[in-house]
Amino acid sequence: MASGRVDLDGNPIKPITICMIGAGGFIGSHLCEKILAETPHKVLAVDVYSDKIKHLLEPSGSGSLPWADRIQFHRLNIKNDPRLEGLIKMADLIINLAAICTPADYNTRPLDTIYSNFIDALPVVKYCSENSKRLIHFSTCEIYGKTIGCFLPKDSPLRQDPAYFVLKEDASPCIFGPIEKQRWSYACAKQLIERLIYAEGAENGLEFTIVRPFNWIGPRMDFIPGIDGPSEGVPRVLACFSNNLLRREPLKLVDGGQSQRTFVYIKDAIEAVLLMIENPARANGHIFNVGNPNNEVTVRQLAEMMTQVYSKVSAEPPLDTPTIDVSSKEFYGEGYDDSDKRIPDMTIINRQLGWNPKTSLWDLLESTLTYQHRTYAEAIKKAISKPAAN
Ligand SMILES: NC(=O)c1ccc[n+]([C@@H]2O[C@H](COP(=O)([O-])OP(=O)(O)OC[C@H]3O[C@@H](n4cnc5c(N)ncnc54)[C@H](O)[C@@H]3O)[C@@H](O)[C@H]2O)c1
Ligand SMILES: O=C(O)[C@H]1O[C@H](OP(=O)(O)OP(=O)(O)OC[C@H]2O[C@@H](n3ccc(=O)[nH]c3=O)[C@H](O)[C@@H]2O)[C@H](O)[C@@H](O)[C@@H]1O
Repeated sequence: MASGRVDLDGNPIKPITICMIGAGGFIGSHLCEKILAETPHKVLAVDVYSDKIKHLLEPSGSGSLPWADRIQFHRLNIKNDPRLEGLIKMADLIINLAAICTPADYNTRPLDTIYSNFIDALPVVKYCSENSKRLIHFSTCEIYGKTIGCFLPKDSPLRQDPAYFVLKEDASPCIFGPIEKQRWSYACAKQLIERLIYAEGAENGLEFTIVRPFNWIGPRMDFIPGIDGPSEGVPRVLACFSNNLLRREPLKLVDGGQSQRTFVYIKDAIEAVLLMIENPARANGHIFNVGNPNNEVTVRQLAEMMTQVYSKVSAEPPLDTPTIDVSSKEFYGEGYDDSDKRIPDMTIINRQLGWNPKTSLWDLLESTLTYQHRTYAEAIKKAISKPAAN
């Protein structure tokens, strides 16, 4: 099927076995889909959950899936399972996605956040280094923290100068708030594991690539509270706003929705990861920003655009009051803080892999909200009508 695949330098690509840890999550599910549909590679999928990749593991009707012999699911918790080392030994490449990565957890479950993002990743790095296995590790754009520009006076013209806000892998500092702002527990743990991986590369020759995703969004991201996740749970912004739209509730703008983000479509971002997988000579030893600098909005603008797009895909008029303001303390609790602005510099990924994002924010929201409406609208209607029926 995939015969004739060549890398960016024209060399044939050999089929490999990939141990993907966290394969059952949002990014993992899209990456598994892509690898199985478009490449000859095998996937050893490791996770505690498999719901998001069920369609890749079990045929919906009779007959078998075309990639049935190229994916195996291993249900295990990497915290405490001796099978992990064996799986790493069986693979040519290890991709580590496993993490707690929802901001609502960083200040309310800081210990779990630090353990998940640092301590639990340690054995993965160690086994890769000891067994000379290549590692692609998922870090985060949160590693940059706040921009230098946000510390300048509000009216300073330097705030408009990209040198004060564009985030560069090899030049920007990591600027976190004080320890009592436990929001930064995640970024700090991710930073330390990046430094450890980098040091393993420098001192012990570990072949690694570090990925810093900038707000990848799309279908299957997180959960809709009360439908496929806890009713009190707080997922990331795409799922929070989708949930509000599906339930015809105003979208909640934390601290006025002034923070800025750049959103990239998951399918664009997955193309970048596949280039890393298949071009080790160009990807090893590098840290890559993966985002879409052209898709910048404030959270308020995101809310307005999602409201418009959802009205189009659901054919329901928007609410008279589509948004409400809420304080971060009320929404996330004590210890929350925020990144002000996140624009990725794309020089390194462009130079090494020739990758560029393609999808506009409007288009990616249209396909994602079409999916959300199709997947959840009926279930939400039922959930809402239940108490009245009882
Ligand atoms: N989605 C984004 O835009 C984004 C942005 C920045 C960084 N990241 C990073 O990318 C990675 C994947 O993110 P995602 O959005 O797919 O998150 P996700 O929560 O959907 O996926 C993570 C998966 O890891 C699994 N996992 C967690 N701990 C585990 C353990 N101890 N043992 C086995 N499995 C475990 C979870 O069950 C989950 O399926 C994370 O490391 C995250 O920090 C994602
Ligand atoms: O996706 C990323 O690149 C990284 O950033 C995210 O952090 P953040 O962007 O702050 O998380 P979101 O939950 O997506 O929130 C985005 C913004 O929307 C705001 N928000 C969120 C939810 C909501 O209902 N209303 C609202 O105004 C938040 O306060 C924040 O300013 C998460 O930390 C990680 O998944 C990841 O590492």
